[in-house]
Amino acid sequence: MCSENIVLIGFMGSGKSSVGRLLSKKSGRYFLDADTLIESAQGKAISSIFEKYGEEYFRELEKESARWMAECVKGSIISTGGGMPLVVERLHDIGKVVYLKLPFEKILERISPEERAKRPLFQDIEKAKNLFNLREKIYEEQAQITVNANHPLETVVDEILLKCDDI
Ligand SMILES: Nc1ncnc2c1ncn2[C@@H]1O[C@H](COP(=O)(O)OP(=O)(O)O)[C@@H](O)[C@H]1O
Ligand SMILES: O=C(O)C1=C[C@@H](OP(=O)(O)O)[C@@H](O)[C@H](O)C1
Repeated sequence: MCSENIVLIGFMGSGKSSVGRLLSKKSGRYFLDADTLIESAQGKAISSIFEKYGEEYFRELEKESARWMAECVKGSIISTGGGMPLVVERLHDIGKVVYLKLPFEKILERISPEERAKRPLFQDIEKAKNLFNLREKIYEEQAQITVNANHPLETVVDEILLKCDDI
């Protein structure tokens, strides 16, 4: 089996965790969610980390998790937080970078109030839309493969499997 990781990037709600789980099942690789790694290491939910220590502190934890993954994780599916491509310059050091591209309007349809409550940077929709506009270019720059995430989960996963012919 190829040892390169698959690194899923994209805005909050684009489907990174859902796609990662199904891709893991279909490819027989393990799945790591960077947000969950941070939450378990800190013993706190992301929203509590933001509330208690602030965003800058969270970004440092993200950078640290990225360094660890680049050094220690092989052959896995990794889902990143939506802001990781901004603070980790070379995500390619971790693995093949796959961008889940979805228009903001579709993201809004997918994100329920409960999903929004878990995401400190999605409390205000106008601010989230501005973040989305600022970040799209960065996702494009970091991506080696872009997939249209505006399809059923199975289709998105099959497109990744097709485009990453080494998994
Ligand atoms: N392809 C899809 N079609 C429809 N709903 C989806 C799809 N992918 C994810 N979702 C739903 O969208 C929401 C956000 O997905 P999630 O995987 O948590 O996104 P992310 O990890 O990028 O923040 C969840 O409710 C999930 O069930
Ligand atoms: O876009 C962001 O800056 C963030 C996205 C979140 O992850 P998801 O993309 O999985 O929602 C999480 O890392 C944190 O709330 C910050």
